[in-house]
Amino acid sequence: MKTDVVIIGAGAVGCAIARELSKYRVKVTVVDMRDDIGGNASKSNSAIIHTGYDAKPGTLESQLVVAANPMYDQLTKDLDVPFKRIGAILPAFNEEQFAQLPAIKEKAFLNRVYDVEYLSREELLEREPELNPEVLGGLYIPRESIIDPFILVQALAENAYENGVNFLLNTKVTDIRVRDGAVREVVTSGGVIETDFIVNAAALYCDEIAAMVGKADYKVVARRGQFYILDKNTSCKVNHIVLPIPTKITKGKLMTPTIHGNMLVGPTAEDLQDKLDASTTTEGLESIYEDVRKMIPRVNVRDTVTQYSGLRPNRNPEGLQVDVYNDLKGYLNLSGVRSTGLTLSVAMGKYATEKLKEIGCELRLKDNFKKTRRGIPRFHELNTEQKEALILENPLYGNVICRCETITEGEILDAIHRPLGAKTVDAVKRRVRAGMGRCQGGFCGPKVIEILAREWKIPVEEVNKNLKGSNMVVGKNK
Ligand SMILES: O=P(O)(O)OC[C@H](O)CO
Repeated sequence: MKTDVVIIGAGAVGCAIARELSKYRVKVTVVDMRDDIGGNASKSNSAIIHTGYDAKPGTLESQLVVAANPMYDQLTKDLDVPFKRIGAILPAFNEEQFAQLPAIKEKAFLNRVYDVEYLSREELLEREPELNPEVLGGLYIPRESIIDPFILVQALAENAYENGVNFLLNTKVTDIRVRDGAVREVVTSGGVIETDFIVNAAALYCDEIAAMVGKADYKVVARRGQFYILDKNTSCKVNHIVLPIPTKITKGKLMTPTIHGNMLVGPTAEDLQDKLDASTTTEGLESIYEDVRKMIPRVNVRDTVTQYSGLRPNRNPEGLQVDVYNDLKGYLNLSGVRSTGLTLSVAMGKYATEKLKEIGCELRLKDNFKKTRRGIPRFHELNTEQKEALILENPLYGNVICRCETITEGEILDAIHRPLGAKTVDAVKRRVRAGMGRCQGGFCGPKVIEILAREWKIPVEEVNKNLKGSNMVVGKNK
């Protein structure tokens, strides 16, 4: 197979670069070892679109996060991605914390985040009645926002696909062949791809890809972040992203509404050697509760519907870098894309495209780029008239499969059959939220398995939860 550009990694960053390149007359192939787009760090994060208020001023990370944030207003409309600008508050509960607020505001200013404001104790309590009443005052960061991270990645990928990008999932890169100082071939578990350009957007694994071309002068350590998701009906809710005072290492353990109305609490920041250890631990979860209840005393983790953990790729030495090399033609290396990766992905799409042009990739704009994408109708968000019309058009929208989230068979079939459609139970969940509710798939799980088996024409025993070998049905017991 021959292509012009291979992007390694179908996370938010890889998909955003693919979408940007799909505006040009160039053949692009995205390769990922997972079974689904956004199957790793992009699916297990805090689902926040940051402003960059706490970035290190003057860095590429600061530049890209600050540039990306305003792009989301139009982009989420064009691609039908749930997004809300709810703002963040950063309260101080003692004199020591209070004394740090001016420096945080100054840092935000240096990052060109000019709209951070001071809020008095009264203003904070009015905005967030659940705040610890010992609060002394704090900051308001109006453009911190929440998003559906799964749909963002799907939307970028689907739109790239519609504009001609080729996706190879379940495909592991095993080697890169270099000849005469230029990249020539990507060797994968699915065959060899001839290419002129390679973008390494492999996140947690970008150091391993870089080692294949002899450019691994850094290491990636998995920084685990554990989270609780609380029930939509939990009695203690917040209206903003409630942030602690950030440290040099982390923005800290926060509490925020999700775009779908749950409460999200976390994350921890634990550096691990194992890039696969996305487990949750009693210790980690307890530390979240201990820290967050100092800000929100009534936070009720007994209302947890699920816990999860994500692994952010933490570069050592640290810092986001985009590297090109005089002695290696055609190779663009992205490293240090950490927890701000979801936010900055769309700005990275543009930045990486410019870098590709600089290293000789000829990019001529297409005249038929389609910039919008039709999302899956969210049945439960429609009014009665719209619901009736949809059911009339397709009666499967009248068959509710997931009762907790009111997700219909029509939506599940759309998730399965659209481009880059769902092949596993978790992939259905990430597209339409079947199984995301209070019962966590206890009711709809078997039905989703049956639908997947029926639509993909495979036995139910072959339907996986996520990765190969994670089948949930092993056979009949009678
Ligand atoms: O600990 P940080 O700074 O990587 O931030 C994690 C937060 O969840 C940010 O999305």
